[in-house]
Amino acid sequence: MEALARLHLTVTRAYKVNPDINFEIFIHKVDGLSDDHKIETQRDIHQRANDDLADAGLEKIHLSFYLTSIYDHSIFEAFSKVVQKLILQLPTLENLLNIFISNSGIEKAFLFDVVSKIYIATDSTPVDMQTYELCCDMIDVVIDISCIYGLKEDGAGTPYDKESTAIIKLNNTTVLYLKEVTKFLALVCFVREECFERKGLIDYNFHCFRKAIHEVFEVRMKVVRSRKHQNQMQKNKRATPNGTPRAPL
Ligand SMILES: Nc1nc2c(ncn2[C@@H]2O[C@H](COP(=O)(O)OP(=O)(O)OP(=O)(O)O)[C@@H](O)[C@H]2O)c(=O)[nH]1
Repeated sequence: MEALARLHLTVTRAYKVNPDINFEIFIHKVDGLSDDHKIETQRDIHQRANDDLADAGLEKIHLSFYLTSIYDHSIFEAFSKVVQKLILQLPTLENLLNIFISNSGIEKAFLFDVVSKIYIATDSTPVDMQTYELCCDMIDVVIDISCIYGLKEDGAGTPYDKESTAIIKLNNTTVLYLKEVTKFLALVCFVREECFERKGLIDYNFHCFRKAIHEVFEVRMKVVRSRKHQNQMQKNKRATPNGTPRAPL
């Protein structure tokens, strides 16, 4: 009850400061509960939190809930969903992943931030936790092997670069395929063994996909640069002819 009261106080105060704020609530340590109990607990907390907001006349506030535990990857999955809400290009990325997998005979594909292991986008088929965990494990293996055997003797180089790629065949006729997309992003796919025989097609489609992803982020960088340029122009306008600002900027 104390936690609910604190949540209510935090939400109402934050809403007063910024009515556009997103509320993402993590319910931790759920590993002690059975699956049914987890859902029931989440529903109960959600209901009570919403009732408290309704009593305060703030029913328009939307709360999102996530169940987490340190004993699995739920916290990373939850953070992935939170981060995805902040990515304006998400529909474009999803669309590109859908086109890529449907033309390459791929079961599932994730676009990962390699350092945090948060997936910033996936195709529109449902995500299951085991698949996500396997992808995280694969990234760990690739980076660990690269750190141990991939760097130069003096430690120069990076464990993840343009050449980074890995294929892991599982004992259930599935192949995990990892490829570098950008300095920070990797594509991890699940492919059936028989479809992986057409690796040439997958690689060609990946080449087109990678190019498209670069274009998406290039447009964003252009927008950021032009905003910076506009801000600079405005600052310059406020300066005197010899360039000394009239007032502290
Ligand atoms: N079963 C379980 N135990 C956890 C989990 N996360 C943390 N713990 C354990 O809970 C104990 C206290 O950790 P936390 O609650 O994270 O620590 P804290 O943030 O300082 O605690 P408070 O601020 O008092 O809530 C430690 O022994 C952790 O190992 C979890 O997801 N599941």
